[in-house]
Amino acid sequence: MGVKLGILGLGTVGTGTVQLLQDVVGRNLLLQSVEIYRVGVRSLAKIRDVELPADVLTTDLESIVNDPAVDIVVELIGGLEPARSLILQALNNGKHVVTANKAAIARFGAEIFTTANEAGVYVMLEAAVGGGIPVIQPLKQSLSVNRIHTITGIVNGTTNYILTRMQTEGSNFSDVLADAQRLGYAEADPTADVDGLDAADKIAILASLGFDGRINLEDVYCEGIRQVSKTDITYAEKLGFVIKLLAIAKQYSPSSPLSVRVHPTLVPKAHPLASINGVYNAILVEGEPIGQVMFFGPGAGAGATASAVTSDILNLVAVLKTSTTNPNPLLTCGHQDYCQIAPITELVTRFYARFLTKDQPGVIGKLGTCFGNYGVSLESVVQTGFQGGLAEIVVVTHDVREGDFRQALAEIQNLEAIDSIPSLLRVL
Ligand SMILES: NC(=O)C1=CN([C@@H]2O[C@H](COP(=O)(O)OP(=O)(O)OC[C@H]3O[C@@H](n4cnc5c(N)ncnc54)[C@H](OP(=O)(O)O)[C@@H]3O)[C@@H](O)[C@H]2O)C=CC1
Ligand SMILES: N[C@@H](CC=O)C(=O)O
Ligand code: NA
Repeated sequence: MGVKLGILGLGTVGTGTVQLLQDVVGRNLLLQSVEIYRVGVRSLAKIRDVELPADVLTTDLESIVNDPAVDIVVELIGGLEPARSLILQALNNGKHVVTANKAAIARFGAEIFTTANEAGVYVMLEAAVGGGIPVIQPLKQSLSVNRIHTITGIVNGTTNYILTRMQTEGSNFSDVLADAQRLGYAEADPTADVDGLDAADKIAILASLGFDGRINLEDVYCEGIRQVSKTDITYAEKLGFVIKLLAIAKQYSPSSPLSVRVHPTLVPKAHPLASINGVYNAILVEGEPIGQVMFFGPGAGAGATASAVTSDILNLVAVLKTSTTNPNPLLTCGHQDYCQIAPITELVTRFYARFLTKDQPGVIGKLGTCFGNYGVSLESVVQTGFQGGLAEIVVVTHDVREGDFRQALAEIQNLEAIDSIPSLLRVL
């Protein structure tokens, strides 16, 4: 008996998924029993890159999630609504759901997974984090016997692509963003990528799986890459770092709250994440007893993401073909409690800061005194250039509590010799 798919969305990922499913020779044999039964889109007039019988396409997405013949709904429209309502309707109708929608899962995961568990169906989301990289199922299954203490990822392809080209070609931010949009990497509204919100959604999902609890998205500290300048990329390079947008979830000790955050970070060139370039993503998982495992691969794009979507479809086809009354706990998400998240002021990290100061004798000494007042010790202080008659001083600290560092900065900002502090970045 064939398994009937109702696919919602035929954009970058939807098209990639249909292409993969229309070309099954040499792939897992189970895919041969999958039928693309209905596909929901916004516009029937649009020219598509795939051929589908005319009666398969519809603009009535509700008719798909309510159609008793549909076994699996594949949600690839993105955004919050109507995606949330369509997913819930499909689940309430007893259909399994595959989604690539990290924005909806990070915000409505509790409601969506509770509905799925009550209906006895599954929500699969491998494409939602790391695009084509298998990371959701490994965290739920292969790594779940470990005590995870840190997940550090480059999880947004668009920003990694932009930062890489800014670093290697000295390219301009907006030109590179336009290329990322053209290549299908960026979200419909690319501010979600650029401002770190997409990465925040993804680390919330990974942290929930790695640390076995729900994550309140509002507790995730988030900074994007808009303030990363060519000047900082050049300084970072000279100091032995590259700048990456990192998403980090870390538990410093078994009983302490989690630190979950997204921010541009100076990564030492020798670190495994430093060499992840372009649209590639990587997720470094550290736990006990396994040690370090790194997942690497294409984090966005039609084919790569379609691979993840289709792997979820495949899992569900296997479930439908062997259906038992008891749900498989390695496929469900059953968390009930929320993880406790520490405020960013409690973070202990190294910092990079760039100051523009008046060219006066003793400025570095004054900076050092202010830092010393709050227990901030300095790893390096460099004064290399001048900008518009102002001296440029770059400081890298040793590990410091973020709250103490911010207090020192507030005092420094009031120094007569200080013009401005154009950059402040954390260092891995
Ligand atoms: N692009 C990527 O590399 C990746 C994307 N994702 C996620 O996958 C999902 C899809 O992304 P992507 O394919 O890039 O998005 P696109 O914008 O390329 O495609 C969206 C599709 O959904 C349809 N659609 C959107 N809203 C509606 C609506 N209200 N009613 C009917 N149809 C609608 C559009 O119809 P029409 O074609 O008629 O306009 C289009 O076919 C998102 O959740 C995204 O975050 C995840 C990993 C990687
Ligand atoms: N816009 C996202 C797409 C994949 O999730 C990205 O750039 O990573
Ligand atoms: Na993935």
